[in-house]
Amino acid sequence: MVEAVETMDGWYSLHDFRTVDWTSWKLATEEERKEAIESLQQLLAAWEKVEEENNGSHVLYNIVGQKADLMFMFLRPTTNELSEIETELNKSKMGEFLIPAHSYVSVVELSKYRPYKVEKPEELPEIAKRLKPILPKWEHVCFYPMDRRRQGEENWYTLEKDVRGQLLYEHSKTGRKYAGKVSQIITGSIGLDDWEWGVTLFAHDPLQFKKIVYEMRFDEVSSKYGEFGEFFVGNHLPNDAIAAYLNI
Ligand code: VOV
Repeated sequence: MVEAVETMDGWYSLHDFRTVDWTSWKLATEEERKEAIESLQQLLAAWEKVEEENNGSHVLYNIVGQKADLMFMFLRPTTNELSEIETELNKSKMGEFLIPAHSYVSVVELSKYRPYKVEKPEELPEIAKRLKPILPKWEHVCFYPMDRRRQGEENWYTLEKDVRGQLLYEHSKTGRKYAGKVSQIITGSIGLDDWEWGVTLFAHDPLQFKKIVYEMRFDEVSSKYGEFGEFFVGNHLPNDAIAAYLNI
């Protein structure tokens, strides 16, 4: 019988995409705009405290193209905390100028395809750190959801576990060539959102997204068994650049 692989699951993840309501923003008074920027800075300061205490992590990117203007990615131990963050942002003064564009709910995931010598590998410090990661603040981000195909002969879910493990091992060899250039967080979303996995990549040079995704298209695990959703690409928006970004 084909066996599911056991997964190790870490922090829950929310990718929260917003579009700035530029018309309302331009019509607002300078006072209102100042208040809105301050409200966002206050939220960011509170989220930073959470990150410093290792209770979660977040990043903010400016999306290129018209799919959205901003992408927040939040990691928290519970979905309740993610929902609270979302509501907090909506209730803030800045929230009055942010239109929800898209969102994605998932959980940081590592699988146990390779055998571990210990019974609870999730408790090993190096694994725990990957399940509850502090998100890199690299210059660029790329997010997209994906599925494993289940169509005719190309059905990931009818492959034996060791075959899937071998294909993912081949995949990891391609991935490792990009060490230092691309950092990945894989989040599982079966039962949580519309696709099966979320892929969040960080890079110093956005061209590396094209290079890795293209090269991986030739790995069997992607060429035969990968289905992909919408891509979002963004540039890092550090706190001290927010006011300039919103300045009109
Ligand atoms: C940036 C480099 C990189 C590296 C080193 C890497 C390594 C690894 C390893 C070792 C493993 C398996 C064990 C685990 O950790 O779960 C995975 C797993 C996974 N990957 Fe990966 N991946 C990378 C990068 C990387 C990319 C760019 C993509 C998108 C694929 C593409 O075609 O667009 C991806 C996808 C995935 C997925 C969806 C899974 C889960 C699949 C499942 O069926 O369970 N991944 N990945």
